[in-house]
Amino acid sequence: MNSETCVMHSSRYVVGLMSGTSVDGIDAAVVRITDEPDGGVSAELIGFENTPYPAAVRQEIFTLFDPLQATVNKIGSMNVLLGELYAEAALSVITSAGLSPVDIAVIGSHGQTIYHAPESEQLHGYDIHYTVQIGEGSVIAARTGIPCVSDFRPADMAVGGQGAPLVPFTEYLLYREAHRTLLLQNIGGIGNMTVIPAGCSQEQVYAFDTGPGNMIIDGVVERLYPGQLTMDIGGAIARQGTIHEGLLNLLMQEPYYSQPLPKSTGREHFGSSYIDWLLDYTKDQSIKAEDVVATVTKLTAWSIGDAYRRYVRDHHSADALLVGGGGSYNPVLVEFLRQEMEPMGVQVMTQEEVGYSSDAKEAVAFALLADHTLKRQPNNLPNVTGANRPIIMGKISY
Ligand SMILES: Nc1ncnc2c1ncn2[C@@H]1O[C@H](COP(=O)(O)OP(=O)(O)OP(=O)(O)O)[C@@H](O)[C@H]1O
Ligand SMILES: CC(=O)N[C@H]1[C@@H]2OC[C@@H](O2)[C@@H](O)[C@@H]1O[C@H](C)C(=O)O
Repeated sequence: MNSETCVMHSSRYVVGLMSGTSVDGIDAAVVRITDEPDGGVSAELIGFENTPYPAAVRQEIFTLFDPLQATVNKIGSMNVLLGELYAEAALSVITSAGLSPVDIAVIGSHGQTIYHAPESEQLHGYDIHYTVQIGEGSVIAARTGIPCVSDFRPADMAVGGQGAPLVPFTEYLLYREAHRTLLLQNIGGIGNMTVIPAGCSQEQVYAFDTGPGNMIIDGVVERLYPGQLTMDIGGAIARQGTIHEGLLNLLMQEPYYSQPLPKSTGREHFGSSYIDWLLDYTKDQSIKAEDVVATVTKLTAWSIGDAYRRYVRDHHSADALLVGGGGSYNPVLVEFLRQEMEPMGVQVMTQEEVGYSSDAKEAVAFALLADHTLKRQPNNLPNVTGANRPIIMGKISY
């Protein structure tokens, strides 16, 4: 192989598509992935677009979170519709990056989670764990002409894992440092933390869902300001409120926070029934809307500090916590997080403050995961998901 072919083979463009638990839309990233001499890879963000779901589609996705409404025909048709929307998002970001589909080696698509059941259920004598992400990979491949890797999580579950979180594998590749222990905190719908000890090996990384990210904040805001708001933009409501200690103490009793690792959670836990229960209580106690929003914002920051104290601090004293995900755009939440972490000696910074894009991070992760799938390299972290072995995740549609 001459040196020119060598260079060509060491670098490729990959598209990553992510739709998170907030159901806000489709994040699409074009990434140049380069093999590094030390056997690792680097990733450069070439293009990024966020396409909000059309309001009616978003509403229909929410109906699929309720098992009684999620009939098989609705799931089947939404699976194909989302495949179409993901293909359009991929083609759009490729064009805006100045590339064409033939330049792209593979698309990695997370899909839309509609159900996540990592705990074991017994069915006809078998141990069943399952998770459902929709957005048909075959449709994405057919519309774009690019191979698509989709449906990553079931492979990890098939070997005993929780099928989540998957992003930590890529955080190890991209963020590890020789001398600093880093916490990477994503605040999406759900909050999740990755611990990357200074100079660690892949086996020493661990991660887990800390609990709700923006899910409770969004949930109460949507109900308290119907038709007006779906999120507390810039933390404007929380800023006007006062923390209600009684409510905060009650919410802190939620058993998920003290559940042992590995653990992951979702809308099944902190979704609409949880919001119903919470708002019934605040109504009974006549707690003002802005105080409810301030209190659940504080709870979210507390749950992250609590997770650090409970599962991390005794093993690894962290130097910094890098916050990503939509929650990093809520300055009140970030300020509460600083109040939690900085007295413990952990500096809090956003992904933007360290030169990365918060918005693109998970889409970049699915580009890297798909790249590993095509290379037939394992891409789960058993330590993180609880799987009993490394496995190659993802289903390939050519
Ligand atoms: N300007 C803003 N002000 C306040 N909150 C914001 C702002 N922008 C985004 N958010 C919050 O971030 C959420 C979206 O976050 P993100 O896109 O990271 O979630 P996700 O990827 O869907 O979730 P997950 O990572 O759990 O799958 C919104 O629902 C909102 O709560
Ligand atoms: C089942 C599912 O979609 N889980 C999400 C969710 O959103 C955040 C957290 O809960 C994490 O476990 C996961 O997503 C990210 C992308 C992950 O797997 O790392």
